[in-house]
Amino acid sequence: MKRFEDASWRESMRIRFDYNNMMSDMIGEEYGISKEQILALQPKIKAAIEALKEKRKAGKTEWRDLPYTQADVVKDILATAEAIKNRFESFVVLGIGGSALGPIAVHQALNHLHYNELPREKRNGCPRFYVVDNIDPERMRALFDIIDVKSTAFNVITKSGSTSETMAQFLIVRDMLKEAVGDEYREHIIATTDAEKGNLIRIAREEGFKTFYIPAGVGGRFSELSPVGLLPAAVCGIDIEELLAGAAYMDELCSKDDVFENPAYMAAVLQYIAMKQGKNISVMMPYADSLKYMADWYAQLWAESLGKKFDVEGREVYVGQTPVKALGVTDQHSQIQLYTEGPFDKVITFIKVENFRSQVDIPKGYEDMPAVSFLGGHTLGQLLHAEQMATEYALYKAKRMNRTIILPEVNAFTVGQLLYLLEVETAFAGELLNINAFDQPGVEEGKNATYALMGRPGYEEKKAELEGRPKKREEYII
Ligand SMILES: O=P(O)(O)OC[C@H]1O[C@](O)(CO)[C@@H](O)[C@@H]1O
Repeated sequence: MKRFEDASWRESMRIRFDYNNMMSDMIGEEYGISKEQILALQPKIKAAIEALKEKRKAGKTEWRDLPYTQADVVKDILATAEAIKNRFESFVVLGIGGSALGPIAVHQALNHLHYNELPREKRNGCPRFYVVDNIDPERMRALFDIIDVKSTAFNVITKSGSTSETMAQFLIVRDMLKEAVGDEYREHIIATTDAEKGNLIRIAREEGFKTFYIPAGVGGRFSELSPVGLLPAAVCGIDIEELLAGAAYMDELCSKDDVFENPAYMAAVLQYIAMKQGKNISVMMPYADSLKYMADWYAQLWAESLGKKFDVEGREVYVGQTPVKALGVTDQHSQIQLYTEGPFDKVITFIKVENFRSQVDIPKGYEDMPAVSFLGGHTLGQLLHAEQMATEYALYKAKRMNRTIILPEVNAFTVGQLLYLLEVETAFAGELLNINAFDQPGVEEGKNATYALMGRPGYEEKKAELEGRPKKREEYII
């Protein structure tokens, strides 16, 4: 029996959402949100709940059902991961955006913070793990300096099957592999992509790569709980069944229609009201190095989903909230000054971990110097908690909206909950804002311009358009 099958263990691992410091009875009428404001939104909330239910029923939000629909996929992933473990020294993800940020965040959360530096037996026999989420040539070359392609498996991940960055990475790797291992290169490449659309699936089928599919109703940034995230996680020894069980548990917690009992809905409603009050920035500040890259993953989720323009009776309206990544306590010493005394334009979301997996005692010393010796006898975890509480207090005192997501500890179950919570919050915020949270039209212009500049057939007109833009003036370059 797995531990997540035990109801009392699950309950003990429940993530909680503390929104005290968003509320006017805590930070003051002028600065916070009142219960009455939330109640006044009930018709809108009800409509948003119905809209999300409809979408789920119509299969448009398949990401919501990933915890339940992948029994066979999980089996396949576990078998594939085992084969990779037995054969390869390194495992490299090629991808960008939603095809990279989730695998990075989950790996950082659930594996040793210096995973790649550990000897293999301390990695439970798992391969070293890299994610190439950029196309910087120096970074690519640096990777090839430390891996041996002959003993490396590459997981090409692209939902659209056509992203230039990922396909360029793929072409480079395929060429190197062919050179190094000849026809066997096929056995080194696993493609994770849409089952029908895009170029990668065609290539994968023609060349006989092992493939995993991203369901149609799962967009890139909502895909971490699909094979996009599950295969890399399983290869690195993460319990993906527990991850999915955590997501299913959060789905249950987010199934209530009463916003006061539904953490994802409440989180979205508060952000919605905050946005209406000019809080255009959403800072995510985990107080745990293991969750540092959750803020990166969340940044894409929140920005691409909610940053939209639309038309209201011929007038353009712009919505969204700029996500900012921060890390406690590190950024207390770089950003907190701005958050406590700068403009009232932010909501700060702390992520607090109650129990750390490691404890480090601070030894006693310099008893004759009380300003130093007070630290001795505590643990680093206690210091971290005190600093989180102190920062929360400082923000509260400065009447700045802040909220805290509390994880009893960081494990696959709580990380599954966290991912799912933030996904539902984002989707619900999209409904409240009346926008499509699942597209990203604003990314297309840049993508098309890249195609044109790189000479992709069919983009000749775009190229002419680009060439027709005003020439840059030397006088403005100094
Ligand atoms: O998985 P794909 O299709 O390669 O897309 C990568 C990323 O590019 C975007 O389409 C645009 O940035 C993201 O939404 C997506 O996660």
